[in-house]
Amino acid sequence: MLRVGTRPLPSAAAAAGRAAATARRALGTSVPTASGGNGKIGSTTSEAVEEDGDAEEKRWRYYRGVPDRRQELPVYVRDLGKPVLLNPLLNKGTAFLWSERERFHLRGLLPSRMVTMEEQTAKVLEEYREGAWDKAARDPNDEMVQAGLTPDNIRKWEYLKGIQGQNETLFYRVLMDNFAEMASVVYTPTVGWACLNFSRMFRIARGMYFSAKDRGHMVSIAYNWPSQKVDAIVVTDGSRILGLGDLGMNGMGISVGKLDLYVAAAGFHPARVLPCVIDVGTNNKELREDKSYLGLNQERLEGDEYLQVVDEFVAAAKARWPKVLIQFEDFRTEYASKLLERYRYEHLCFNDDIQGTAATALAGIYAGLAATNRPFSDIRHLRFVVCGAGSAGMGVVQWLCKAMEKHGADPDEAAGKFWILDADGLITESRGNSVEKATRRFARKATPPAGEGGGKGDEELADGANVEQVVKKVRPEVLLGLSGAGRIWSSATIEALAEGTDRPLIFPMSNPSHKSECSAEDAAKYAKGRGIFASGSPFEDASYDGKVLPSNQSNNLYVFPGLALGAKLCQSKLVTDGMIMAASEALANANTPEDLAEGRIYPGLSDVRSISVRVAAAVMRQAHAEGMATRENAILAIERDVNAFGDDHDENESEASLERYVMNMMYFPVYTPLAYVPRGVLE
Ligand SMILES: NC(=O)C1=CN([C@@H]2O[C@H](COP(=O)(O)OP(=O)(O)OC[C@H]3O[C@@H](n4cnc5c(N)ncnc54)[C@H](O)[C@@H]3O)[C@@H](O)[C@H]2O)C=CC1
Ligand SMILES: CC(=O)C(=O)O
Ligand SMILES: [Mg+2]
Repeated sequence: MLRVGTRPLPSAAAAAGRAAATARRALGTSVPTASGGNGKIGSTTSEAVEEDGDAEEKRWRYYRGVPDRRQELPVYVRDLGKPVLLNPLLNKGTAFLWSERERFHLRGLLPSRMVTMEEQTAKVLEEYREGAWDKAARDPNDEMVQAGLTPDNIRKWEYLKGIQGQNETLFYRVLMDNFAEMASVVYTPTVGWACLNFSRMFRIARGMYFSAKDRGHMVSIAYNWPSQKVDAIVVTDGSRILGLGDLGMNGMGISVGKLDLYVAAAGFHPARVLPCVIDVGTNNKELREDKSYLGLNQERLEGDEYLQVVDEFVAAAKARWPKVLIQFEDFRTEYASKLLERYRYEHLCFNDDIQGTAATALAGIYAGLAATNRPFSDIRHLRFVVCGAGSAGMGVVQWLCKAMEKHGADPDEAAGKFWILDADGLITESRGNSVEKATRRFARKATPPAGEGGGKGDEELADGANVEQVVKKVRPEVLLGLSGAGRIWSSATIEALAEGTDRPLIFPMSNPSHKSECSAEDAAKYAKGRGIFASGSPFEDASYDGKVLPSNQSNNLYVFPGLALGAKLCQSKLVTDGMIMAASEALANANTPEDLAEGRIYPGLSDVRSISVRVAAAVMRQAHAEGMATRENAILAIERDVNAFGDDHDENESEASLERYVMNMMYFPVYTPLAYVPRGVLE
């Protein structure tokens, strides 16, 4: 509630008029800086202000441009936390002083950098006059524009986000009902754009911002979040956002985007999901030098110091919401697996890029086999060339191996089916310990370099051979891209692939669109219409010889919403490999024979919730089978389902089915009646 101060309103109004006049006079003139010297208004750095309470006090006056103490009457505020930010008359956004953030329980609700009103004004004017943040979208030479991102996508993104800021029920209803159309706007590729420009277009704070400056305070900061019930958190440290690299605090955009899908695609309640970013600095120098960047202006913390910050974040989240599920998103490879191993046996969590992507890729390969009338067990006979040995690439490779082993391959036989390339080309044993331990298992035998492509004999490829050389030599059935390197598959590479096999599986999975290893059109053209194509970001269907060739989307969006929902509904203790395998298989089985015959290996997104329902139900059954499920109602539903239907879960519309239970538990965006409850009642 807003209370105007003790003075009678007329004199306050007069004071405001004087203040404005003073501010106008002061603009552009030299005034003493906080440190006592002379400088322009707003020249005081945020850091100095945070360190020095006296400087803060002075600057408070300068940036209002009001040297007269009479103008400093406070506005009396009865609210704390989020309601303060949501009140347009009170909100100062990122200009809230550090001490105000403390007093009003705002820590964690805003990015860590504090800016002056003059800086805010300058940003507003820049956007107003030049539309700086979408200027590149009008630049025909921009990579993202060339890959299909248009000012129209951005307009749509802004429009939808505007609705989300005002009316979440409406936003999620529209998104849910039009998911196939809008996924590319709230999610990849447009969300990549939104992350690149996150600070520049920052308006209304969503989610929580934990920074290295919050060390020692994270638990109390977690209590600044207004909701006592949070079912799921998506957290990033912004270190590898899609294929766009280190975007620091701007990575918050991906946590928001992923959780939009939790609600629209899996029926999580919007009030019970929490996007988070852990800001430990950024190694992106360009970003640090960008005056609009709102994250910590320092290099990333590393090693133990970094791990301690993440530990503290996880501990804080668990302290406030003990049963919360945490999805780790877009952590760079160096720490992604390390963090997963650190937490996965203690907390309900998963890493989307490693586990969600792996489950999605395996489902696509299984469905690709089904599309060519082969059983899933044939996976053990396929050969894979994989570009990208990061957390996503290696997560997929290890998962495919696991599936091969499940179908009878021994571990060495399975590992022998992979040729993995990183930025330096084919990985062979000659790399020694310079590659990660998990990757070494897949290193090919080392041969001395000899001419194009390497030496002789069975292992004819030299270390560093390029993808074209490897494909020509290996003749794989599957080409996977998780490199984030853009169009690295040449026409010759795709032609060679298609010469070696009837229906090559072509999976350029890197995001966003301009980072895809090839386009749908090129895949269709150079594989002469015989390939099955699945990319990380959406492409229009292609055509060859008058025939439509479906562009599938192989993106973890098919798995993470349902996996999280299943784990959460049965309140699983952990997310196990078995549960992720169940998600893969449920997704692979979600295609109709007609779709498969046309080369559609992932189900259409128009009814995305039905996909999440299947995935969630499969995850719950598996969680129960492993003794992981703990929520009694869910366990009863699982047992009722198993007793009624055994292993036959297909097309199960019965009231007794687990799918029906899952569906009934989902949030559905409709307007519900509101009841006024006076303070003190029901508290
Ligand atoms: N479709 C999906 O659902 C998902 C896609 N991804 C995408 O996967 C990509 C990689 O993610 P991370 O593994 O986390 O990144 P990362 O940066 O850790 O790994 C990239 C890997 O690609 C290698 N690489 C770079 N240039 C290459 C080239 N020209 N040829 C072969 N390899 C090359 C690097 O050496 C490194 O091993 C990103 O673009 C990301 O958007 C990630 C998760 C899910
Ligand atoms: C899709 C996704 O999670 C990624 O590209 O990182
Ligand atoms: Mg990701």
